[in-house]
Amino acid sequence: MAAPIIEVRETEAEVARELCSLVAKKANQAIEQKGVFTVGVSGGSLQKHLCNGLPGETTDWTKWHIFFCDERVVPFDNDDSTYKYYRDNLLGKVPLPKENLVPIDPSLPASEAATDYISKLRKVFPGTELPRFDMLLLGMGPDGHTCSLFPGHKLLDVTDVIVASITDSPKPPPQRITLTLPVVNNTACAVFMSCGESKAEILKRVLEGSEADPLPAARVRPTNGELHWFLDQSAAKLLKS
Ligand SMILES: O=C1O[C@H](COP(=O)(O)O)[C@@H](O)[C@H](O)[C@H]1O
Repeated sequence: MAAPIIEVRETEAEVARELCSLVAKKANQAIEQKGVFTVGVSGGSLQKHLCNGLPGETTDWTKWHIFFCDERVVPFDNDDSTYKYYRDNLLGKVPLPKENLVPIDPSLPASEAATDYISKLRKVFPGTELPRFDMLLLGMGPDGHTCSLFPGHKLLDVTDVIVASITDSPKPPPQRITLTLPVVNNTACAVFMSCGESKAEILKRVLEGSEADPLPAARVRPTNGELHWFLDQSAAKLLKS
């Protein structure tokens, strides 16, 4: 398990530029090595930085397969839909084939949407092994949640499925699906972006704490991959170094 690589920049805009440049670098390496790039994206504050910054990078978009690390089970015309954001703000800007941005089926109940998403993932990750994403792009909420894995929630212990559903998310909307921790920790490269003063205290707990019951974001430790944290000065201000 590699130690986290922590990058601190003065402003959120600089953090976003660095992040997008790393994503493009990893994408191009994966495409060169095996012809495809598999990436999971998150919603929340991260989405606008990816959609603004990635179109400026040089890469072969036709080789990208973009999944959602988590998704809210709401219709595609609802502003809570993460798919809606990427569809409206990325698809038209880059030559990514529409079918390579893989949405959930929001017409299904959450548990069925999770099962359906597993079958969509299995088209790109066939077989029964844990999927190994080239990269997972993650956010962290002020409570330390990541994906839709919330502190103290039983979903943190799920190991028998690769995508799970939640119907009591403490952060609305309540119905969601999420990659489970074994999949998150099987990625070749997990990357968090966390900016702003509101994240400073939780970040200290996640990166420097030694809690018996670690917060969800602290449980992201790829077993055979890299872990990056991209922070701005405000978020990093309580860290020791
Ligand atoms: O609800 C969610 O929150 C997290 C964190 O969002 P942020 O706005 O605090 O950065 C996000 O990573 C996740 O995808 C989303 O569903």
